[in-house]
Amino acid sequence: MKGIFYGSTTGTTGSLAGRIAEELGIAAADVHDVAGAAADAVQRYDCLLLGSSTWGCGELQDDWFGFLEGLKGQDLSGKSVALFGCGDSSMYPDTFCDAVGILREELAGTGCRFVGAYAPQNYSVTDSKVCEDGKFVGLAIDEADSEAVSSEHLKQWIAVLKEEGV
Ligand SMILES: Cc1cc2nc3c(=O)[nH]c(=O)nc-3n(C[C@H](O)[C@H](O)[C@H](O)COP(=O)(O)O)c2cc1C
Repeated sequence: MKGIFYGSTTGTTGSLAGRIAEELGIAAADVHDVAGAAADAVQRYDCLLLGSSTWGCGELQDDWFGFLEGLKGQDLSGKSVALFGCGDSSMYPDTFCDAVGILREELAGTGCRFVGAYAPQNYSVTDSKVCEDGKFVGLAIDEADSEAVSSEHLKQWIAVLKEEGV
């Protein structure tokens, strides 16, 4: 069973969470805003899709700070974790979607299995924390992109998840 947990200040990552839920057939009841969720709610799921936009200069979205502390205390062994987020590569090229990479780093000790790393086309970003070994560690949607381009990225990422058994 899959659950989505996201943090979003102006609604962009919230909308993306809804689109991901649609693509993967996840019910609205399994899409959680971390602002109002308890960390142990993740134990209902064997696959977690975690989303954060990036704020400040390469920081997690505000609501993630408290939720992440709780999440790090959970045993996530045996669970698959896919990461996603929204950012702005034209204004913040060096910290583009850093929050996605921060979640990856912070959850490394929880025993989970990360899925959904992919090599997006048409991105010149290389320095951000979302980049690792020539790939993005999760879906990174650029608010400067057109709807068509972001839909293409979403489709590519969903295909990778499906190949990985999500
Ligand atoms: C003050 C400010 C700081 C930001 N910092 C970053 C950043 O470091 N990296 C990035 O990729 N985007 C950054 N952004 C862009 C937001 O991540 C982007 O607007 C995102 O779509 C917001 O998503 P949300 O509505 O789900 O919170 C910043 C935006 C603002 C207004």
